[in-house]
Amino acid sequence: MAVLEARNLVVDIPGREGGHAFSARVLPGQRWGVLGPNGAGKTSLLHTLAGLRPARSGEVLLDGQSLSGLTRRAVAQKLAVVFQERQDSFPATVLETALVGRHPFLSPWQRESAEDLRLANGALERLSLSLLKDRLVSTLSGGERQRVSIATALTQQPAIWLADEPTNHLDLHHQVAVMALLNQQAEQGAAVFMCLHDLNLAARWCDHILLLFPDGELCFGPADTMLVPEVLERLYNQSLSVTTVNGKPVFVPA
Ligand SMILES: Nc1ncnc2c1ncn2[C@@H]1O[C@H](COP(=O)(O)OP(=O)(O)OP(=O)(O)O)[C@@H](O)[C@H]1O
Repeated sequence: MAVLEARNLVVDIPGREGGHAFSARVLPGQRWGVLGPNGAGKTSLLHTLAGLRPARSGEVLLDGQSLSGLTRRAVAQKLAVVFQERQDSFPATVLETALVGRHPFLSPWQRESAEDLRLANGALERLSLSLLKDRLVSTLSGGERQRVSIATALTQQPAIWLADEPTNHLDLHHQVAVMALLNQQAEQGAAVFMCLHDLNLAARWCDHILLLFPDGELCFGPADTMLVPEVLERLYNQSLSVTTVNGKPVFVPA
């Protein structure tokens, strides 16, 4: 288990003056959803929390230690990032790609162990990718590639998941399967922080919501206090109709 903390964090968005500070702790078992329109800064926030881009001010702490003082390897032993789109720089099979999730735990010349292989194969199985494990990732469909990204993160066994639109490219069945997987990870003590565009997935699967407005304004709290139609209409500049299914709000563009 691990705790990720943003302390007076101002994300550096090029061309945007000033910035609103974000201070919060993402705790084991929590499932955060970040919502906001295109360009609001969701990916930039996620990458700043991962230590992949410098903050304008403030800091990010992983288990109480500033990310800036930790090696990437130490960070990756606790925290996995699922990127929105990933360009693969060299040809690799699905299994080889999933095994990259074990690299933070291996020394530079150390080969993957039988246990590493077991974890990678288990992750591929969990994402229904076993039949594709010898295929080059470059030959996969968009949704299959997305599942490989998630399988790679799962192979990493992170205490903290930072996922940028994890359901990107996925059909309905796989969207639910991935959200159920992240939910299960949280139940087992991981902290999950994800950017989403689907309000209904957020309403069903997140317990904390962070709303990011185009000017950088932000607010966050328990999901039921954030998923308020009037606020979401202002967030997206879009009228919404709301109904309730199985006790959860369902939002439809009006
Ligand atoms: N390296 C960069 N150079 C210039 N502008 C950038 C850079 N990175 C991000 N931006 C700008 O910062 C803003 C926030 O981008 P970001 O990708 O974080 O938004 P987002 O909320 O994730 O959007 P989307 O919903 O479209 O994925 C955008 O206007 C983007 O064009």
